[in-house]
Amino acid sequence: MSGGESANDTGGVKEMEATHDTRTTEKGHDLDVAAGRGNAELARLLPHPAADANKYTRGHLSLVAGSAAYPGAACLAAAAGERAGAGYTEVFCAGKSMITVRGWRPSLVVRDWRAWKPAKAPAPRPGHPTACVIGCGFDAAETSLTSLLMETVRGWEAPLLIDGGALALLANATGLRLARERAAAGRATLLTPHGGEAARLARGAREALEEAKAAAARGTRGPLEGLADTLSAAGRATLAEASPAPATLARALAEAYGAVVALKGPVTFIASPDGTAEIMNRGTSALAKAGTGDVLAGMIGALLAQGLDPRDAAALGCALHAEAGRTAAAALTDICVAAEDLITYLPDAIRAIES
Ligand SMILES: NC(=O)C1=CN([C@@H]2O[C@H](COP(=O)(O)OP(=O)(O)OC[C@H]3O[C@@H](n4cnc5c(N)ncnc54)[C@H](OP(=O)(O)O)[C@@H]3O)[C@@H](O)[C@H]2O)[C@@H](O)CC1
Ligand SMILES: Nc1ncnc2c1ncn2[C@@H]1O[C@H](COP(=O)(O)OP(=O)(O)O)[C@@H](O)[C@H]1O
Repeated sequence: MSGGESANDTGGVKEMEATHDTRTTEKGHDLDVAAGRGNAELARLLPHPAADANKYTRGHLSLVAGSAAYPGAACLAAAAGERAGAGYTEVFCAGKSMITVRGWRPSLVVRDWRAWKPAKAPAPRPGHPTACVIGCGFDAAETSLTSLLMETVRGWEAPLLIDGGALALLANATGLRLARERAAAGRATLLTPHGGEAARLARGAREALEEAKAAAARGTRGPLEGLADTLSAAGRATLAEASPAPATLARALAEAYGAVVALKGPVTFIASPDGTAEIMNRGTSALAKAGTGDVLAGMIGALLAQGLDPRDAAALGCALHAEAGRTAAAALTDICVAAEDLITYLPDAIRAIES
C-alpha cells in the first residue's frame, strides 16, 4: 500500500483512508465504509506502453455490443476502450449498426457479430493480453442474443466483462451455472450492473437456488446440485431480501456468480468472490446521463485487455471514469456533461491520478 493510506478489513469491506480528497463517507446499512484506493496506488496500475510495444502487445479488446436499437452504446464503449489504451479495438455488432460504428471512428475494426466465435479465438498468449466486453447496447428483448452471450460465457478463455442488456440475459439459472463454471475453470469474469441490473441478477440467483432446491427435493442430481451449500448464509439472506444495501448486494452477487462485481451508482462498490469489497466514491451526479455506463465498460475492458487483474481494472477504471466526470463538470458544468465528454476528459483524469 502506498504512503498515506491505511487499510483494514471490516466485514470484508476494505476500509481505506486515502490521501486524495475523499469528499464523502458512505454509511452502508450494515457497515461504515470510507474512500477507495488512493492516487499513488492507482497510478502504479496505469498501463503506459513499453518502448518496444506494438498494437498487439498493448492489448486486444473485443467488444460484442451495439444492437440495431442501440448502436451508440457500441460507439461509446469502443471509443472509451481505445482512449484507455487498448492497442487493437475490434467491435462485433449488429449488421445494421456497422455503418454507424465505422463512421463514428475509423480506427475501430468493425465486424458483423455473426462473425464472433468466442470458442475459436486463439488461446491467450503471454505478452499478448486480450479481453472481451459483451452487452453494451444489447436489447434484452432480443432473445436471439442469449445464445451469443451464453456461447461467450462458455467458450471465451480470457477475461470477460458483462454489461448492459447482457446482464438481463445472464440473470437466470443457466447464466449463473455457466458463470460459476467459468470461475471454477479459473477464467475471470467482471459484471458491471447498475441498481436495476443488479436486482435482476439477484432474481436470477434466487431462481437458480430454487431450481437447485427443487431438484434436491426430487432426489435428482443436476448441474446446480449443492449450490445452496456453497453460498454463505449471509449471501443467501442478501439474495432473498427485497432491497438489500448495495455493498452487501455486490458481495452476494460476486459470491453467487463467481465474478468481480462493480455495482454502479452514486457510490460504486467493487466486490470479489472471495468476500472482499472496496468502495469508489469519487463520482459526481454529472455522470447521471445515458451512455456513461457504456463508457465505463469500455474503459475497464481496455484495462483488462492490457493485462490488469479484474479487481484492479475495476478500481482504476471506475476512478478514472469518475475523475473524468469531475474534470468535465468543472469545464462544462454539471448540467452539460454528456457521455462523450468523459472520453475527451480521460487524459485529464489520468494526469490527476498521476499528479
Ligand atoms: N446511446 C445508447 O445506445 C445507449 C444504450 N444503452 C443501452 O441500453 C440498454 C438498456 O439499458 P438501460 O440501463 O437503459 O435500461 P434497463 O437495463 O432496462 O435499466 C433501466 C431500469 O432499471 C431500473 N434501475 C434501477 N436502478 C437503476 C440505476 N441505478 N440506474 C439505472 N436504472 C436503474 C430503472 O428503474 P426505475 O428507475 O425506472 O424505477 C429502469 O426500469 C443497455 O444495453 C445499455 O447498454 C444505455 O446505456 C443508454 C445509452
Ligand atoms: N448521482 C451519481 N453520482 C455519481 N455517479 C453516478 C451517479 N449516477 C450515475 N453515476 C455513474 O454513472 C454511470 C451510469 O451507468 P449506467 O447506469 O450503466 O448508464 P448507461 O446504461 O446509460 O450507460 C455509472 O458509472 C454510475 O456509477
